[in-house]
Amino acid sequence: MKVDIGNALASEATPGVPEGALDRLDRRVADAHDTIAAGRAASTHGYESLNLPSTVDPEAIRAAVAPFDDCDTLLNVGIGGSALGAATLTDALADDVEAYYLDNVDPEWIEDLLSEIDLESTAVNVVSRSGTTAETLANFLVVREAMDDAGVDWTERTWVTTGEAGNLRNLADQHDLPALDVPDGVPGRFSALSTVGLAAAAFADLDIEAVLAGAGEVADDLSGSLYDTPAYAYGAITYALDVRGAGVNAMMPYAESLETFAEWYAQLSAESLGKDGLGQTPVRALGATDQHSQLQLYRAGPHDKMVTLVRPEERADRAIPETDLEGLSYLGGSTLGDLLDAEFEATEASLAQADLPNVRIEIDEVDERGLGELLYSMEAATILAGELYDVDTFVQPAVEWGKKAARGLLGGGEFEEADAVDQKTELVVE
Ligand SMILES: O=P(O)(O)OC[C@H]1O[C@H](O)[C@H](O)[C@@H](O)[C@@H]1O
Repeated sequence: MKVDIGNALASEATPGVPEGALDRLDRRVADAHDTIAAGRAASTHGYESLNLPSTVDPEAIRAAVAPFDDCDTLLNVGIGGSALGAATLTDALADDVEAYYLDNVDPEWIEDLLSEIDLESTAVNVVSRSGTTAETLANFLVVREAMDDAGVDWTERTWVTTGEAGNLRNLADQHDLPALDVPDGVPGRFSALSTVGLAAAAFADLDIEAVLAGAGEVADDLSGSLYDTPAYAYGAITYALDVRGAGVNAMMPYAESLETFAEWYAQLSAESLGKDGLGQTPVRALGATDQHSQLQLYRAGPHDKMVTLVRPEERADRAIPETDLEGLSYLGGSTLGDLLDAEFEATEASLAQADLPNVRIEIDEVDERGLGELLYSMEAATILAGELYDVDTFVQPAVEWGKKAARGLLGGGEFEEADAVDQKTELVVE
């Protein structure tokens, strides 16, 4: 993976990072790298995520999904980190199976989905690190009932992916369901390269060893300088731009297959770094589509943002047919890939010309190796940024607050957070 931060320098952009400041920041990167390396060596919570390429057992994952190889549809029942990593992989690469991610409890959507798919040929992966997430457990109860109603034995069609203890673990034990362990020390949003992300990928026949190999190459190359480590260059530049006023980071892959990646990155960044009044606001965008909607704001709006442009260097292509239509002949003879690349470079130049900081990330290809490399790099970048901000990257107390409030409202226990709902100030206009 290559990261080009040239358009984020103060000579090119406002806000931008002076080269001298980057050199000084590099000394902090060296210290942060030492902290990260020590955390990995001691398998400390969170840092352990960066050890996954060598600790995860792909064989065990394959064995767990093997009983479901007569199914062509997957319902992944999980939310947040228990959905987005797997969805990034299967949305990008799965050809032969349909994978649906039940990561919301919108009843109309769930109802429609369950009535549309053939439950006879569907496997269900219930994923929850904690085993207590209300949305996931509620959705699973609904899926289970739908399977019963369709005359399908759900115990034959379900595996769970969860921590050592909790409701979901009990359920697996009670019904003798295959169960994959969520590894210790790996927070949900850092679990894409564990059983949590890879089981769906294995079900979809993706080469999970190649995903891990791509990630492992980055892991082996992490060094104490941002100038040698693309992942750290990205983490450091997002931090350095943020503290200079680029509080928004628009993640804009130029590949339809990477649309979910931007969603995954949004959780990774927001939950990891959004604390103590700090953190960038991640925005999800897609090239070239959003050139025709959001780009106006990026280029001509306030200089409170950076744009991250991501693309594969190689992709399958399709020729644009020749045409004698007046004004369109310039398109004939080139390809959709050429057009997309031209749009990528034009957007990059247009942002640079307007002094809006932007960063280019390139992977070789959107394949298993490339995705392993990209996901791991973004995790390392985020952990590095957490060190630079000096926040606790691996907790999410603000999210937990809302979870408790919702549970309290549903009668799931006494939570003082639920009382805040009654204290809402109203100023209703009808
Ligand atoms: O895997 P689970 O325990 O069900 O958690 C699912 C999600 O729940 C919360 O919203 C956390 O903030 C997320 O980080 C987590 O990914």
